[in-house]
Amino acid sequence: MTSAPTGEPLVRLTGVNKWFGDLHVLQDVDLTIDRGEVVVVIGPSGSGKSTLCRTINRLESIERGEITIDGTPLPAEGKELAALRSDVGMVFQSFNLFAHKTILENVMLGPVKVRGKSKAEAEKRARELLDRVGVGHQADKVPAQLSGGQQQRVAIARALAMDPKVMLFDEPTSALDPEMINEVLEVMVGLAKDGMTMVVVTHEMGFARRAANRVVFMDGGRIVESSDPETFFTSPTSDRAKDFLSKILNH
Ligand SMILES: Nc1ncnc2c1ncn2[C@@H]1O[C@H](COP(=O)(O)OP(=O)(O)OP(=O)(O)O)[C@@H](O)[C@H]1O
Repeated sequence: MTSAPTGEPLVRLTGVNKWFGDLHVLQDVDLTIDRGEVVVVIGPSGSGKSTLCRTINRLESIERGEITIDGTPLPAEGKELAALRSDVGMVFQSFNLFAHKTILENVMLGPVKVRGKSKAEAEKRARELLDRVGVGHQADKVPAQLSGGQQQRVAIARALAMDPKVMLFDEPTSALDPEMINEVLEVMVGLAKDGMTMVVVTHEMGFARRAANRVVFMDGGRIVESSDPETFFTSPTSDRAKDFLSKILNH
């Protein structure tokens, strides 16, 4: 278990609805994430987990409902959105690093361009973060020279360099070879222990047990259960969650 959340709401989704054409992919989603809380989102394929994660920084728009971060509603577009978005760090399955820039440049870019930090300040912080995620010695390489696990750790450092209020992880280990999964999860567990507010979409149930304050189970675009990991894994209440767990835990 990680450090205790504060009980102060940081991210709040109220009555969120989203459609892709006729597909009602998020249905009346209400979710409050407290400062310092680690929420792991699990559920069957296509249940809307990624979409939920992506709506939190408006990578996906919503048709109905409201999302606030630190009490401020997420605007639909423009400079205000860019500012709010930089408070939300996002780590994707596919790393999304700039291929022709060095690791160090990848991590410095956002703080210099978006946060207006000096290059010296950004470099100092970038080096600290790269050391923290265990790739400081690779700073002058380009992404293709690193393993997938190392690239994902750089992606985490890059997001942290923006000093986000909350970090979103959308299946951060799904594209990795099995032997690299743990090195990324360890970095995430460390962040959780340090009190970072995190929303993590993952199929890694071990991470959920170790690091989550709360597990949110989605099915068919709805939040079906929301409880602490111990309760969720030992006594899920819905048939859908029981069915899901029996399938994945038998593998
Ligand atoms: N850009 C899009 N356009 C149309 N449909 C989409 C789009 N993105 C997702 N969908 C559909 O919305 C539904 C929910 O997708 P989402 O990726 O959020 O599910 P998920 O729970 O994260 O699934 P998985 O575990 O497979 O990643 C799926 O049926 C998916 O095919």
